[in-house]
Amino acid sequence: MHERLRTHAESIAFFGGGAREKAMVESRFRELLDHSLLLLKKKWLFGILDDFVTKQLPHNVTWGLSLLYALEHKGDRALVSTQGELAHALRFLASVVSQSFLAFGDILELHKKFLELSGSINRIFELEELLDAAQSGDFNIDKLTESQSTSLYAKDIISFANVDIISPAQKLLAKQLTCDVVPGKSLLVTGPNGSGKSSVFRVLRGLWPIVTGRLYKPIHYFDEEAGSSCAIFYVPQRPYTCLGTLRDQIIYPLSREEAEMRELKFYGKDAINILDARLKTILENVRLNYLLQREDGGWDSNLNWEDTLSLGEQQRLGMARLFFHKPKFGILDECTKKLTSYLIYPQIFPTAVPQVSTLRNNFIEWQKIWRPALIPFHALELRLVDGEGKWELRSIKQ
Ligand SMILES: Nc1ncnc2c1ncn2[C@@H]1O[C@H](COP(=O)(O)OP(=O)(O)OP(=O)(O)O)[C@@H](O)[C@H]1O
Repeated sequence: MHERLRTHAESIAFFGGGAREKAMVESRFRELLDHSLLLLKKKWLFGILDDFVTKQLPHNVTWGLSLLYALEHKGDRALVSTQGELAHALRFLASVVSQSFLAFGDILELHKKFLELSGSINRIFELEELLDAAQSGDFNIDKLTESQSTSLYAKDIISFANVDIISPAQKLLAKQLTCDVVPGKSLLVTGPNGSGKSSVFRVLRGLWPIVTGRLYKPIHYFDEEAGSSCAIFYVPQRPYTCLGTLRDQIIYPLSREEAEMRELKFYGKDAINILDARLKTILENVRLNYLLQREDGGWDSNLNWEDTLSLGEQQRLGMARLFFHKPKFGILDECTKKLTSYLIYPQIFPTAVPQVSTLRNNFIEWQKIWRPALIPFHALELRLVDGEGKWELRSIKQ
């Protein structure tokens, strides 16, 4: 699970799925811990039995046999005592030699165990050191963000004011970027590969610190009418499917309980029954409703979705997530690239597009391939010219 997490770290960070992933990892870890405890208990019982059978029992049997022998030959004392003493002496010698070897073997075994244990302890110390370093690193970034630049709260706008977009390798991708995204005026970000489109997105999400300038964005949002409490929802370039059921894929990063609580808050006590019905409508909107019939178990089918679904299907799931969370601002990082339809918006999201205006949602779309079909859905184009800091902003005439 940690490896999977590392591979998808950026997508998870964009979705804000950290807490959900942590809960999933911890629940799996608890299962592993319970299993290990059971295994240890069984091993312990087996060890006692094993020790008794292999170490104690042979001695007891030998003693028993010697006793029987002595009892049977008690008449002929002189003969028996010589034979008996000889047998006793031989058995004693054999026992001393074998015990000495066994003890020596035990020392070697202990030494091996000690080496294994010290290796594990070393690794735990290394992990602790790394965690400490990572925490102090985070702290530095926080301080940098606080002192040198600011991400400020704004109610109805995403606004970059003279923000330098700089990569961790200190490459300036956009110099003093200044642009506003307001409700009803969607922004299309274009530019060649590597020009920094996703990086604008990383700065907006807070994954990269703002070194200069100011960024205004809504943080808290609650719209009872629209049934939404999500200010900005990011759909990253690389599709991400979490471990869990089909339902979990759409409500991610919420858990089922959290999604039901959310429905309860917005739609009253019948909400729990209508959660699946609402999810079904969303699945129909993104043309994935066949998954419900195809997979045994429907909403509760638990598959490895990353391997089962095509990339295009995974991107559609990303869009389904967006529709479920109904954010005030939707940020789509080329997440419709793999979709087959040319006129993707009207064909795939027939009900969603009108919602864009009624819910006052805004889609900021990052596109490297110029798609004329997307123009009608955007009011502004931000073009990152060369990935060297130059950018242009122009309005798109409908
Ligand atoms: N974590 C990182 N560390 C250092 N440099 C990075 C990092 N992530 C991206 N970059 C660099 O920043 C530049 C901009 O990357 P970005 O992902 O924003 O490009 P893009 O315009 O979205 O590209 P594409 O159209 O191919 O998706 C690239 O040169 C990339 O190599």
